[in-house]
Amino acid sequence: MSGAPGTAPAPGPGGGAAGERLVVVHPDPGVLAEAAAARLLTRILDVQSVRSPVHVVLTGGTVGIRTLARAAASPLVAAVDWSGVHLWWGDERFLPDGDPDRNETQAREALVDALIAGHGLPAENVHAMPGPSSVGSPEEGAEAYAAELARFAVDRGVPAPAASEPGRDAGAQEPAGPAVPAFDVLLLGMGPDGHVASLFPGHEGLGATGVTVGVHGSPKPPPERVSLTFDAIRAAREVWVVAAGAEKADRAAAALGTTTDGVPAAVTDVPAAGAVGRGRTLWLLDAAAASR
Ligand SMILES: O=C(O)[C@H](O)[C@@H](O)[C@H](O)[C@H](O)COP(=O)(O)O
Repeated sequence: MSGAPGTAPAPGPGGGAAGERLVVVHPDPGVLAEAAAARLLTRILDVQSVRSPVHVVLTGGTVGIRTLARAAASPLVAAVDWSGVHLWWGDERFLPDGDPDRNETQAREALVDALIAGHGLPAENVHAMPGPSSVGSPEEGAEAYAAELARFAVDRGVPAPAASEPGRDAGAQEPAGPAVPAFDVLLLGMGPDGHVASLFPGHEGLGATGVTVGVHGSPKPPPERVSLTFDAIRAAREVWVVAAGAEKADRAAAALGTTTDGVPAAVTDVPAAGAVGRGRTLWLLDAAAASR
């Protein structure tokens, strides 16, 4: 898997087709973060040439935060019209506002505060997941975040026929897509166990319905978290998984590979296998994470 980028059809939800999957390998974590930052800023610029606003989902974790720090140092940061960008999170550790272990706090320090102070990012475009400073439980946090996401949901799939249409029961509901914005880029780190966001292998959050879930008993501290669900993640136009280090190699290979029967890895075992974008899924790895 190391060397030149490779493409493969991405396994879609339930085995159906999704956008292409591209694997890019960089020599080390520093280059990976630098390149992911350049890619992120370029993607925002590209999207801004065709539509506005742009919705970006940030991730916690070492590589994710390092990527944001590299973005802050890039000259391209000044080229983006940040007034037309909304920032979201894929997951959050259920800790008080300002706690240094919150993904939000780390992202603000690495990039977001500088964008607000010096590059015109409106503070109200930063959609942090609620914690114990404002809600009583991860479930309440998840519910509040789902409501915030719904305010910006524009792509609900096929519009429902009028209630007066022949053969249609008045008041009947048409199935709609997940009530989330059409995320232009959704960044995810991956844990050594294959988790993405706060969706852990074998954990109950994996099967959650709706767009957000309150998580208890997370194997990665802290135990309480709020996370997007797979339905919300898979609504993204592009999903980018960023991972570095030899300890990620086994799960990266499992998520990207198939069994001897050609069946994609089970999401319950390797949640990262279920992180698929509608248009494209990009795996950005360093050589160590790609070594298997
Ligand atoms: O809150 C978190 O911890 C995350 O958002 C989590 O999903 C993280 O991205 C991965 O665990 C990878 O983290 P590392 O890059 O530090 O291994």
